Formats: sequence, C-alpha cells, structure tokens
Amino acid sequence: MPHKKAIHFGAGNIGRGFIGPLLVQSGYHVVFADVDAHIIDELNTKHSYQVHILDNASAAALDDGQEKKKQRRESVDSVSGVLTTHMDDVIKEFEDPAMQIVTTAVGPPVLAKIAPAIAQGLQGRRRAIGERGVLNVIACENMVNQTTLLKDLVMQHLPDDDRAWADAHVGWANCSVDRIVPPADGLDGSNNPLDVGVEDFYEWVVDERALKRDDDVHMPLAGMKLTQDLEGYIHRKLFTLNCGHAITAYLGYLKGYRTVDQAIRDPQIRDIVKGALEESGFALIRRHGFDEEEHREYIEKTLTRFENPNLKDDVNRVGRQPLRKLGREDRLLGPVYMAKEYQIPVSDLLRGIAAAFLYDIKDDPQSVELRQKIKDKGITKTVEEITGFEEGSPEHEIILKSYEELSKWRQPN
Ligand SMILES: NC(=O)c1ccc[n+]([C@@H]2O[C@H](COP(=O)([O-])OP(=O)(O)OC[C@H]3O[C@@H](n4cnc5c(N)ncnc54)[C@H](O)[C@@H]3O)[C@@H](O)[C@H]2O)c1
Ligand SMILES: O=P(O)(O)OC[C@@H](O)[C@@H](O)[C@H](O)[C@H](O)CO
Repeated sequence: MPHKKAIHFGAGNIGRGFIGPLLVQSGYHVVFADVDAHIIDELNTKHSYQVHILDNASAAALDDGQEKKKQRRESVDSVSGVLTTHMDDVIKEFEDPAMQIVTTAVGPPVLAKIAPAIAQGLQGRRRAIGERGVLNVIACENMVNQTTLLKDLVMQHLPDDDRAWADAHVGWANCSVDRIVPPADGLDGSNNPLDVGVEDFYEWVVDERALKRDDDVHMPLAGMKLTQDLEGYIHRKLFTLNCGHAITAYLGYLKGYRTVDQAIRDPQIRDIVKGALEESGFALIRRHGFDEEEHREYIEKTLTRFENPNLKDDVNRVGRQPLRKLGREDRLLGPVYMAKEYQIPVSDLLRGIAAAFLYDIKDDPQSVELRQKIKDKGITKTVEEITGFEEGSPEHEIILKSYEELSKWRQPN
C-alpha cells in the first residue's frame, strides 16, 4: 500500500470517477467515506474498480449510423472505505500521519452534515500527531468558495485552541472541478458496482495560495492545475458549463427529452443555450479579461461535450435541486448579475431561468418546494423573491413572458 493517504467524502460519481482516480494516480491510497453501506462494503471487498472513458462520438458519425461506442478503461486500485456513521473509523484515518489530503464531493447541502466528522477527525489528529505534518482540505463541489464554506462549518465545531491548531496545520483550498460523470448504468462488460463511466475531458484547478506545504506534500497532484487566480476559472466553468447544462436540462425536460445529448440536438433548445452562453461569455470576458477567441472555443467545446451520446446523462440529474441552481451566485443568476454590471443584454439567460421555474419533478424536494411556492404566492411574487428582480423591471418582465411561452412546450406526463 502507498505510504501516503487521502480521505475522500462521497464515494459517488465524481468521487469514484474523477477525484479518487487522480489521487490514486498521484500515489495515494484513497479512503472513501460515505453513508452508503453497500458502496463501502464493496470498496473494502474489491479494493479496485474501473473507470470507463466514454469517448464522444461526433454528431456526423451518429447521422451516418457509424459505431458510436468507443471506450477506454482505467483501473483504480488501492482504495478502501469507511462509513461516516462510524466516527471511530473516520477519526482513526485522520490520526494516521500518512493522511495528507481531505477531499469532498457530496453535494453542497451535505457539507454541513460532514463538517462535525471532519472537526472530530482534526481533533483526533491533533491529539495523535500534534505539530507534525500538514493536511490540505479541498471541497470539490459545484459552487463558488465551497472549501471556505466547509472550513466555516468545521470551525463552528471546534473550540478556540483546536481552531488555532487547524489554522496552522490545515490548508483550505477552493477549487474548480469539471468532468461530466453521470451515474453508471449498464456499462459495457462491467459487473463491478463500483465501476463508473466518465467523459474523457477533465479540469481540476486549485487555489495555490491556500495550500499548506511541507517536504512530504507535493502539489500539484496528477491532473491538477494550480492557480493564483481561481475566481476566473470558477466563474468560467460555473457560468458556462453548468449554466448551459442547467438550461439544456430545464428546456429538455419541458420538451420531454430524457438525456442532455437528446435535448441539445433540438435546434430551438440549442439556440437558447448558445445564446445564453454568449451572453454569459460577454460578461466573463469583461470581468476576467479572457481572450474572446479562446472563450468562443470554450463555448463550442462545452456544447460538444453536451452532445456526447455515450454519457446518457439524464436531464433530471443535471436539473436537480433547482432552488440551489437559482441561487444569486450560482450558474443562472450569477451570470445575469455579472452581465448587468456591464449593461450586457441577457434575454436567453432569462429564458433559461424561466424554464427552471417550470421544472416539476415529484421526487426532487426542491422542485416540489418551488412549484408549491408558485402555487401559494403566484409566479410574479415567486420570481421577484428568488431572483431579486422586482415586478416591472425588464428582467422580471422577460422571465414572466418566457414562463408563459415556455409553459406551452410542456409535454403531458
Ligand atoms: N457528477 C458530475 O458530473 C459532477 C462534476 C463536477 C462536480 N460535481 C459535484 O460533485 C458533488 C457530488 O456530485 P455527484 O454527481 O458525485 O453526486 P453523487 O450523488 O453521485 O455522490 C454523492 C455521494 O455523497 C454521499 N453522501 C451523501 N450524504 C453523505 C454524508 N452525510 N456523508 C458522506 N457521504 C454522503 C452519497 O451517498 C453519494 O455516494 C456535487 O457537489 C456536484 O455538484 C459533480
Ligand atoms: O452537480 P450539480 O447539480 O451542481 O450540476 C449538475 C451538472 O451540471 C454537473 O454535475 C456537471 O455534470 C459537472 O459540473 C461537470 O463538471
């Protein structure tokens, strides 16, 4: 077993399909921490799984009826698991001097739930190894400053002296994390429930200034890029990939498409998504000084990634938790507010936002809450409350008008 260890909270799609493999490639033994007893059992029995790289097949190849599946596989060995409900096991991992990195991919709302476990782990580590070594925490969730949020949540569970110790010995680095990893479902030739299917593309960019270093800690890890200017990377990814993804999912849902690739091939949907990404692009270029041609290519590449038919990415995975996605700093309203600073028109982004208000999925609690709010308060007040755009403002008017128009797209269930 490698002498270096990492603990990753969340043995789900991005954990097993992206962060775990990069840590293993960098020479770490990865301990996955999760609430799912089945996955933890499998990890402790098999200690190995495969990542299936589901290459993109071009639209032209599909039209020609050519072979669309082109898969490559990578083995991920040296993995094990602990249940987050078994705190003694979690603490023991933190006490190990070989433990150097803590990563998460549990979903933003779950950070508050794992914070007490990380706090207890840090206390155990302080008792066990004192001033020796450093630990770096990198939360890999789709949001701005996710690790800062996790740090604040963890610190709330620590007394002053442990906080001071954590400030000295723990690095808390925000990051941007990008790889489309849908739930694995019917992967060719796989009989291991740990196997996962991913796109070939990935990007993991970490705030270099926040990392703690010593002689044993070597950064960047394999596949990781370090930057002194993280905000630009986070905004570019969240306001392009995730923005376009969410709009494709909400419009796709309205037209009755099951997957993202089906939805983005619909010319009406593609026009709105492309328009929205151009609008957010103008704002990003103004804010971060990106090169116009490079950003145009980034948008094109993003749309090509959505077209990957081998991922079979369900619109309801991508649309999940619409209230989170309608957060003021998140992928839909974030670019609108940024564009507003530079008087950039945003009618397609606002259409995408209108579609989010029509998303109606019974087993998504945030969708149910949103629809209930609309029922109780009416769409006018709900849009005002969630978006911050007052009734009568141009943004509010476009959202309401689009809401009416797009409601006609809705397919009967
Ligand atoms: N899948 C992607 O394409 C992708 C890409 C980039 C970033 N992300 C981000 O990664 C995060 C995870 O997404 P995902 O798609 O891997 O989700 P997922 O549902 O596949 O994985 C989440 C994992 O967290 C576990 N979990 C839930 N509650 C827990 C708890 N209290 N303690 C420990 N584990 C717990 C779940 O059992 C599950 O295994 C999200 O923030 C998402 O935005 C996802
Ligand atoms: O994970 P969410 O719910 O924030 O967003 C859904 C998808 O857009 C997201 O998971 C992407 O697949 C991912 O961000 C690609 O890097």
